[in-house]
Amino acid sequence: MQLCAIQMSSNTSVEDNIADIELQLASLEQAQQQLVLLPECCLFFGGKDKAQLALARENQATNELKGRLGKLASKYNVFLVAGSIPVLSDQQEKFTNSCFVFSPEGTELGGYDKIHLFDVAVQDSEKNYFESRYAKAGDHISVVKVNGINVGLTICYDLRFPELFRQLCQQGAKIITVPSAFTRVTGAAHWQTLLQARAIENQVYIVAAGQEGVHFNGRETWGHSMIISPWGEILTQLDTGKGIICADYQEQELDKVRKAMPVATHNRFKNKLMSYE
Ligand SMILES: O=C(O)CNC(=O)[C@H](CS)NC(=O)CCC(=O)C(=O)O
Repeated sequence: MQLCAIQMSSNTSVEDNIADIELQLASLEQAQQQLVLLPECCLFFGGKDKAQLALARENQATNELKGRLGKLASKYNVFLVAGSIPVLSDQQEKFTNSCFVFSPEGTELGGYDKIHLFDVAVQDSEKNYFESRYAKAGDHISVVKVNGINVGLTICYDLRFPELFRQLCQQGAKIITVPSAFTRVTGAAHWQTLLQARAIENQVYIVAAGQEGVHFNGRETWGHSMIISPWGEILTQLDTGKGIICADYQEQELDKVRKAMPVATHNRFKNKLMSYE
Protein backbone atom coordinates (compact mmCIF):
# COMPACT_ATOMS: atom_id res chain seq x y z
CA MET A 1 0.00 0.00 0.00
CA GLN A 2 1.01 3.58 -0.57
CA LEU A 3 0.72 6.28 2.10
CA CYS A 4 -0.17 9.79 0.93
CA ALA A 5 -0.70 13.17 2.58
CA ILE A 6 -2.40 16.15 1.00
CA GLN A 7 -1.18 19.59 2.10
CA MET A 8 -3.91 22.23 1.92
CA SER A 9 -4.46 25.91 2.48
CA SER A 10 -8.11 25.58 3.37
CA ASN A 11 -10.41 28.57 3.44
CA THR A 12 -14.00 29.04 4.59
CA SER A 13 -15.60 27.73 1.37
CA VAL A 14 -16.37 24.01 1.58
CA GLU A 15 -16.71 23.98 -2.24
CA ASP A 16 -13.24 25.48 -2.78
CA ASN A 17 -11.67 23.03 -0.36
CA ILE A 18 -13.34 20.02 -1.96
CA ALA A 19 -12.19 21.24 -5.39
CA ASP A 20 -8.62 21.45 -4.04
CA ILE A 21 -8.81 17.93 -2.63
CA GLU A 22 -10.17 16.60 -5.94
CA LEU A 23 -7.34 18.25 -7.86
CA GLN A 24 -4.81 16.35 -5.75
CA LEU A 25 -6.69 13.03 -5.74
CA ALA A 26 -7.01 13.17 -9.52
CA SER A 27 -3.22 13.31 -9.83
CA LEU A 28 -2.76 9.95 -8.08
CA GLU A 29 -1.72 6.97 -10.13
CA GLN A 30 -3.93 3.99 -9.45
CA ALA A 31 -1.21 1.33 -9.63
CA GLN A 32 -1.43 0.59 -5.89
CA GLN A 33 -4.01 0.90 -3.14
CA GLN A 34 -3.57 4.22 -1.33
CA LEU A 35 -4.29 5.61 2.11
CA VAL A 36 -4.71 9.37 1.73
CA LEU A 37 -4.62 11.72 4.72
CA LEU A 38 -6.19 15.21 4.66
CA PRO A 39 -5.20 17.95 7.16
CA GLU A 40 -7.10 19.08 10.26
CA CYS A 41 -10.10 21.26 9.34
CA CYS A 42 -9.80 20.10 5.71
CA LEU A 43 -13.24 21.31 4.59
CA PHE A 44 -13.37 24.57 6.53
CA PHE A 45 -10.53 26.55 8.12
CA GLY A 46 -9.70 30.06 9.16
CA GLY A 47 -13.19 31.32 9.96
CA LYS A 48 -13.93 33.82 12.69
CA ASP A 49 -15.05 32.90 16.23
CA LYS A 50 -18.10 30.67 16.05
CA ALA A 51 -17.87 29.83 12.34
CA GLN A 52 -16.98 26.17 12.88
CA LEU A 53 -19.77 25.76 15.43
CA ALA A 54 -22.21 27.29 12.93
CA LEU A 55 -21.01 24.84 10.26
CA ALA A 56 -21.42 21.92 12.67
CA ARG A 57 -24.99 23.04 13.41
CA GLU A 58 -25.83 23.52 9.75
CA ASN A 59 -24.50 20.08 8.97
CA GLN A 60 -26.14 18.25 11.83
CA ALA A 61 -29.39 17.18 10.17
CA THR A 62 -28.02 16.26 6.73
CA ASN A 63 -24.55 14.97 7.60
CA GLU A 64 -23.59 16.34 4.21
CA LEU A 65 -19.90 16.87 4.98
CA LYS A 66 -19.33 13.24 5.88
CA GLY A 67 -21.36 12.16 2.86
CA ARG A 68 -19.20 14.21 0.54
CA LEU A 69 -15.98 12.86 2.04
CA GLY A 70 -17.24 9.30 1.56
CA LYS A 71 -18.01 10.11 -2.07
CA LEU A 72 -14.48 11.43 -2.60
CA ALA A 73 -13.08 8.14 -1.27
CA SER A 74 -15.20 6.10 -3.67
CA LYS A 75 -14.76 8.37 -6.69
CA TYR A 76 -10.96 8.19 -6.42
CA ASN A 77 -10.82 4.65 -5.06
CA VAL A 78 -8.76 5.45 -1.95
CA PHE A 79 -8.86 4.84 1.78
CA LEU A 80 -9.47 8.41 2.92
CA VAL A 81 -8.50 9.58 6.41
CA ALA A 82 -10.35 12.87 6.42
CA GLY A 83 -8.28 15.01 8.78
CA SER A 84 -11.06 16.68 10.67
CA ILE A 85 -14.46 18.29 10.41
CA PRO A 86 -16.56 19.84 13.19
CA VAL A 87 -19.38 17.62 14.44
CA LEU A 88 -22.02 19.01 16.76
CA SER A 89 -21.78 17.33 20.16
CA ASP A 90 -24.74 16.31 22.28
CA GLN A 91 -23.89 19.35 24.32
CA GLN A 92 -25.28 21.76 21.67
CA GLU A 93 -22.91 24.63 22.43
CA LYS A 94 -19.85 22.71 21.31
CA PHE A 95 -18.54 20.51 18.51
CA THR A 96 -16.01 17.71 18.44
CA ASN A 97 -13.00 18.10 16.14
CA SER A 98 -13.42 14.74 14.43
CA CYS A 99 -11.47 12.59 11.98
CA PHE A 100 -13.26 9.97 9.83
CA VAL A 101 -11.88 7.08 7.82
CA PHE A 102 -13.62 5.96 4.62
CA SER A 103 -13.09 2.87 2.49
CA PRO A 104 -12.75 2.98 -1.32
CA GLU A 105 -16.43 1.98 -1.35
CA GLY A 106 -17.21 5.16 0.55
CA THR A 107 -18.25 3.44 3.77
CA GLU A 108 -17.18 4.82 7.11
CA LEU A 109 -14.62 2.54 8.78
CA GLY A 110 -14.16 4.51 11.98
CA GLY A 111 -13.47 7.86 13.54
CA TYR A 112 -11.80 9.78 16.31
CA ASP A 113 -12.55 12.95 18.28
CA LYS A 114 -9.50 15.10 19.12
CA ILE A 115 -8.60 14.52 22.76
CA HIS A 116 -6.11 17.31 23.47
CA LEU A 117 -7.48 20.78 22.77
CA PHE A 118 -5.12 23.64 21.93
CA ASP A 119 -5.60 26.19 24.70
CA VAL A 120 -2.18 27.73 24.38
CA ALA A 121 -0.42 31.11 24.28
CA VAL A 122 1.78 31.50 21.18
CA GLN A 123 4.01 34.42 20.17
CA ASP A 124 2.16 35.18 16.95
CA SER A 125 -0.61 37.49 15.75
CA GLU A 126 -3.25 35.27 17.34
CA LYS A 127 -1.50 35.19 20.75
CA ASN A 128 -4.05 33.07 22.61
CA TYR A 129 -5.54 29.94 21.12
CA PHE A 130 -8.62 28.73 22.96
CA GLU A 131 -9.90 25.67 21.14
CA SER A 132 -11.98 24.41 24.08
CA ARG A 133 -14.14 27.52 23.90
CA TYR A 134 -16.23 25.90 21.15
CA ALA A 135 -14.80 22.41 20.94
CA LYS A 136 -15.45 19.47 23.23
CA ALA A 137 -12.62 17.00 23.84
CA GLY A 138 -12.92 13.36 22.82
CA ASP A 139 -12.51 10.69 25.47
CA HIS A 140 -11.40 7.55 23.69
CA ILE A 141 -8.60 6.43 21.44
CA SER A 142 -9.18 4.84 18.05
CA VAL A 143 -7.36 2.26 15.95
CA VAL A 144 -8.99 1.48 12.59
CA LYS A 145 -8.23 -1.39 10.24
CA VAL A 146 -7.35 0.02 6.84
CA ASN A 147 -6.65 -2.49 4.09
CA GLY A 148 -5.77 -5.02 6.80
CA ILE A 149 -3.34 -2.66 8.60
CA ASN A 150 -4.04 -1.05 11.99
CA VAL A 151 -4.02 2.73 11.75
CA GLY A 152 -4.01 4.87 14.90
CA LEU A 153 -5.78 8.21 14.71
CA THR A 154 -4.59 11.48 16.28
CA ILE A 155 -5.12 15.17 15.49
CA CYS A 156 -2.59 18.03 15.59
CA TYR A 157 -1.89 19.07 19.22
CA ASP A 158 -2.24 15.38 20.20
CA LEU A 159 1.27 15.06 18.72
CA ARG A 160 2.69 16.49 21.95
CA PHE A 161 1.30 13.65 24.08
CA PRO A 162 3.45 10.53 23.65
CA GLU A 163 1.19 8.46 25.91
CA LEU A 164 -1.54 8.57 23.26
CA PHE A 165 0.82 7.28 20.58
CA ARG A 166 2.10 4.60 22.93
CA GLN A 167 -1.42 3.37 23.64
CA LEU A 168 -2.30 3.32 19.94
CA CYS A 169 0.76 1.14 19.32
CA GLN A 170 -0.07 -1.13 22.26
CA GLN A 171 -3.39 -1.62 20.49
CA GLY A 172 -1.58 -2.69 17.34
CA ALA A 173 -1.11 0.50 15.30
CA LYS A 174 1.57 0.27 12.62
CA ILE A 175 0.70 3.59 11.02
CA ILE A 176 -0.32 6.74 12.91
CA THR A 177 -1.95 9.66 11.14
CA VAL A 178 -1.44 13.26 12.29
CA PRO A 179 -3.72 15.66 10.41
CA SER A 180 -2.69 19.15 11.49
CA ALA A 181 -2.95 22.91 11.41
CA PHE A 182 0.22 23.63 13.38
CA THR A 183 0.96 27.30 13.90
CA ARG A 184 3.93 28.69 11.97
CA VAL A 185 5.74 29.57 15.18
CA THR A 186 5.33 26.25 17.03
CA GLY A 187 5.70 24.32 13.79
CA ALA A 188 9.08 25.87 13.01
CA ALA A 189 10.24 25.09 16.54
CA HIS A 190 8.84 21.59 17.17
CA TRP A 191 6.91 19.90 14.34
CA GLN A 192 9.56 17.78 12.64
CA THR A 193 11.28 16.80 15.89
CA LEU A 194 8.02 15.67 17.49
CA LEU A 195 6.98 13.66 14.42
CA GLN A 196 10.34 11.91 14.21
CA ALA A 197 10.37 11.22 17.94
CA ARG A 198 6.90 9.62 17.82
CA ALA A 199 7.98 7.48 14.82
CA ILE A 200 11.26 6.40 16.40
CA GLU A 201 10.06 5.65 19.92
CA ASN A 202 7.04 3.67 18.70
CA GLN A 203 8.61 2.21 15.55
CA VAL A 204 5.64 3.16 13.39
CA TYR A 205 4.99 4.92 10.14
CA ILE A 206 3.84 8.49 10.73
CA VAL A 207 1.74 10.23 8.10
CA ALA A 208 1.37 13.95 8.80
CA ALA A 209 -0.68 16.32 6.63
CA GLY A 210 -0.64 20.02 7.40
CA GLN A 211 -2.49 23.18 6.60
CA GLU A 212 -0.08 25.71 5.13
CA GLY A 213 -0.22 29.42 4.47
CA VAL A 214 -2.02 32.52 5.66
CA HIS A 215 -5.70 31.94 6.19
CA PHE A 216 -8.79 34.15 6.03
CA ASN A 217 -8.67 35.11 9.73
CA GLY A 218 -4.95 35.86 9.64
CA ARG A 219 -3.88 32.49 11.06
CA GLU A 220 -0.54 31.31 9.74
CA THR A 221 0.08 27.58 9.48
CA TRP A 222 3.31 25.66 9.06
CA GLY A 223 2.68 22.98 6.41
CA HIS A 224 5.73 20.72 6.10
CA SER A 225 3.61 17.63 5.54
CA MET A 226 5.74 14.51 5.76
CA ILE A 227 5.78 10.73 5.86
CA ILE A 228 8.25 9.13 8.26
CA SER A 229 9.46 5.53 8.44
CA PRO A 230 9.58 3.42 11.65
CA TRP A 231 13.33 4.15 11.67
CA GLY A 232 12.61 7.88 11.81
CA GLU A 233 13.63 8.67 8.27
CA ILE A 234 11.66 11.33 6.41
CA LEU A 235 10.61 9.44 3.27
CA THR A 236 9.00 12.43 1.59
CA GLN A 237 7.99 15.96 2.53
CA LEU A 238 6.38 19.11 1.20
CA ASP A 239 7.49 22.29 2.94
CA THR A 240 5.16 24.93 1.54
CA GLY A 241 2.30 25.23 -0.95
CA LYS A 242 -0.49 22.83 -1.80
CA GLY A 243 0.27 19.35 -3.02
CA ILE A 244 0.35 15.62 -2.40
CA ILE A 245 3.21 13.42 -1.23
CA CYS A 246 3.37 9.63 -1.22
CA ALA A 247 5.65 6.89 0.10
CA ASP A 248 5.38 3.10 0.23
CA TYR A 249 4.26 1.32 3.38
CA GLN A 250 6.65 -1.59 3.83
CA GLU A 251 5.62 -3.95 6.57
CA GLN A 252 8.94 -5.89 6.34
CA GLU A 253 10.84 -2.68 7.14
CA LEU A 254 8.70 -2.11 10.20
CA ASP A 255 9.13 -5.73 11.32
CA LYS A 256 12.90 -5.48 10.78
CA VAL A 257 13.21 -2.36 12.93
CA ARG A 258 11.07 -3.87 15.70
CA LYS A 259 12.95 -7.16 15.64
CA ALA A 260 16.44 -5.65 15.71
CA MET A 261 15.58 -3.22 18.50
CA PRO A 262 12.66 -4.66 20.47
CA VAL A 263 11.90 -1.61 22.60
CA ALA A 264 8.27 -2.66 23.12
CA THR A 265 9.50 -5.85 24.81
CA HIS A 266 12.33 -4.11 26.66
CA ASN A 267 10.01 -1.43 27.98
CA ARG A 268 9.78 -1.71 31.76
CA PHE A 269 7.12 0.97 32.08
CA LYS A 270 4.59 -1.05 30.13
CA ASN A 271 1.51 -1.18 32.26
CA LYS A 272 2.55 0.33 35.52
CA LEU A 273 5.20 2.71 36.67
CA MET A 274 7.99 0.36 37.75
CA SER A 275 10.43 1.24 40.45
CA TYR A 276 14.10 1.07 39.60
CA GLU A 277 15.61 -2.34 40.23
O1 LIG B 1 -9.43 26.02 15.69
C1 LIG B 1 -9.46 25.75 14.49
O2 LIG B 1 -9.94 26.47 13.60
C2 LIG B 1 -8.87 24.46 14.06
N1 LIG B 1 -8.04 23.88 15.01
C3 LIG B 1 -6.76 24.17 15.09
O3 LIG B 1 -6.20 24.92 14.32
C4 LIG B 1 -6.04 23.54 16.22
C5 LIG B 1 -6.64 24.08 17.46
S1 LIG B 1 -6.62 25.85 17.57
N2 LIG B 1 -4.65 23.79 16.15
C6 LIG B 1 -3.76 23.10 16.83
O4 LIG B 1 -4.06 22.12 17.52
C7 LIG B 1 -2.31 23.57 16.68
C8 LIG B 1 -1.32 22.80 17.51
C9 LIG B 1 0.00 23.45 17.44
O5 LIG B 1 0.27 24.31 16.65
C10 LIG B 1 1.05 22.99 18.38
O6 LIG B 1 0.88 21.98 19.09
O7 LIG B 1 2.09 23.66 18.42
